[in-house]
Amino acid sequence: MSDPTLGAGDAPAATSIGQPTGVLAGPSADVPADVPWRVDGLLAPFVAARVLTSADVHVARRVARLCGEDDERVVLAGALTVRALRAGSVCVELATAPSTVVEPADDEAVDEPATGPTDQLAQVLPWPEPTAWVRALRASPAVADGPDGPPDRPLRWTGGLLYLDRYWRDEVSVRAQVTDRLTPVPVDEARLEAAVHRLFPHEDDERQRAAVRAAATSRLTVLTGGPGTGKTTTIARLVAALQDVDGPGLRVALAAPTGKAAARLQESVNDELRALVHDEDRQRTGELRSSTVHRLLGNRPGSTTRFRHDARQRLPHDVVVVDECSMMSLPLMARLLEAVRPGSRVVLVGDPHQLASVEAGAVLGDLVASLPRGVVELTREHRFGAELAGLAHAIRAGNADRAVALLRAGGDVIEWVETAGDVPTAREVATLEADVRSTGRALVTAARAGDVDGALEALGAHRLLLAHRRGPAGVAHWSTVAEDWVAQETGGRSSAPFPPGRPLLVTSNDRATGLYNGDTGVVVATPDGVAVAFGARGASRLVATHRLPPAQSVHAMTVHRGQGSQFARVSVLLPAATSPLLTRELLYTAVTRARQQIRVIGTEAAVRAAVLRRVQRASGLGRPLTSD
Ligand SMILES: Nc1ncnc2c1ncn2[C@@H]1O[C@H](COP(=O)(O)OP(=O)(O)OP(=O)(O)O)[C@@H](O)[C@H]1O
Repeated sequence: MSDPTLGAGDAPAATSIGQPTGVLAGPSADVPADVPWRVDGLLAPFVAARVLTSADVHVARRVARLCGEDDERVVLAGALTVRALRAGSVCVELATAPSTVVEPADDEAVDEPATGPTDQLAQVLPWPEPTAWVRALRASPAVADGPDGPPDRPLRWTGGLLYLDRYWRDEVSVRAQVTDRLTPVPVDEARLEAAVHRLFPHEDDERQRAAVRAAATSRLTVLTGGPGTGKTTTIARLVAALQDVDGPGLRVALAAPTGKAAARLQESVNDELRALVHDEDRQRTGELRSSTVHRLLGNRPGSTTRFRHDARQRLPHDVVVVDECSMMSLPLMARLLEAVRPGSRVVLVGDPHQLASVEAGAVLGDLVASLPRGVVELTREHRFGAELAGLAHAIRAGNADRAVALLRAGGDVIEWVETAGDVPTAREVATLEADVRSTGRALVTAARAGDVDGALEALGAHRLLLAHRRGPAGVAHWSTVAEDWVAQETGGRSSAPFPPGRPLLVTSNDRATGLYNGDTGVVVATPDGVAVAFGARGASRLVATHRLPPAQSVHAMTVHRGQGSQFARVSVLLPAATSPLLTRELLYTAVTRARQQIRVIGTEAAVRAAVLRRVQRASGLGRPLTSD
């Protein structure tokens, strides 16, 4: 029988770390996600309106039944909570549910839009009367009422929010760990100041110096900043400073939520460490290794929620630095903080303005919003030109007028193809087509000639990003269009499995080759047949096609997929203004993937909608924390 608490064990996991679709695993695995006719009663219209899937309902019904609950209003609230997890929220705010749940919960739902205008949907659905609904929840045997409610119920009602209990406990855990870490660490101030000024000698580096001071004097520091603001450089130099102030011999762990991000972190931190000016700093820090957070915590076979290192068996490290924390889910952050020794330092690094984890929680953003101190934001862009930085800033600030003005002004760096309708015409995508054709030609020409560096440079020269996977503004459609353009340009489509010049996206992590989900490469001709080139100009490597982990052609990708990568030029093709995927975070992430030039294709309404619509992720963590 299933564990009705959906809590401590690994099964049935309402959702689980590392499995974005895990919400639907376990109890609902036998039920297709989309069979509305199997749901009746109060919940049927919610399924018909695509607010809930029948899998959401099935999980909620099953949990309620195990607790002896048959009130459909409680089942509805439970199903909305399961649905909220699919949409990245850790809980549901019941009072606002009728206006917030009209947003489809995921990409699947929006790729096939609901039949009617979503704002009208909320009004026609049979929402329970709010006061009676809350009363029913608080009295339910399936619901723990308040923070002191029974510990063995699957749902928890607190502060107007309804959680699956395990997520509430994860939030409580993160909150407690963070609060405990707010007490300052005593250090030799003079020594710290000397290290800080030695490592960051320039006047303009004050924010980076502040970050090192914060990391040295507290047990939790959050370091934020957009791309190229010096986060990685700061990580390297703060490790050097800590080795000086508290070392040598401090045990330092570097980690990131994905394999690809971890590999990139290791490479760039070590590059920065090798570039340290002073011999003693280089000697004290040596080479650092980095791993995924899962690996750092010690994966246990068959479990994605429990690790070898936890509150009983903590990590041995004195300093734990985690990069790309915007991609950390709430459960993973809870497990990480529980596993770090209370006296050790934690440094969380990332860009909270980017799209958050596909799993539940936006912990980095919540911490930035709630921490009374210990958050340092780096703002000086070292890699970006002023135009791109200005556009990214306007988007981040939610200034739609400014974003539109900057796009409209255009120039060498910014191009806006302002389309007349939601679906661009052939004329409107003419500059995109020219770009895809010319980079495709360069890619194929270099790849056929066995010019690995040339092919990799062409691979990173331009990337088409989209919000959706399917539909008229989706990756599937535009990949085909782009592939056709390239085929026309390069003598037709090849039937070979690995034609030179084909760009590939690796879709799973693979220890044997050291390739990670999200890595991109290109097929190149070599004297020994074809192989796939990965890396960058001057730092490439070839992988034989028979050793390649699962991969697919990549002529276009979702903005989510593009996270963690940058390209010389980026084209982002926006969906209709009404698409719920069109958010500030999405547009900011897309624009900041570009190093030199950005092209935005879409209507003014779509640009404005994107800048003004923020990703809404319900959680209790964003509320202010105090150190007392
Ligand atoms: N204080 C500094 N003075 C001069 N150059 C710097 C400074 N800090 C960082 N840089 C340089 O700026 C560039 C970007 O820095 P870095 O890679 O650390 O940024 P980042 O925020 O980690 O970027 P991303 O998010 O893209 O990884 C690098 O070339 C780095 O050497």
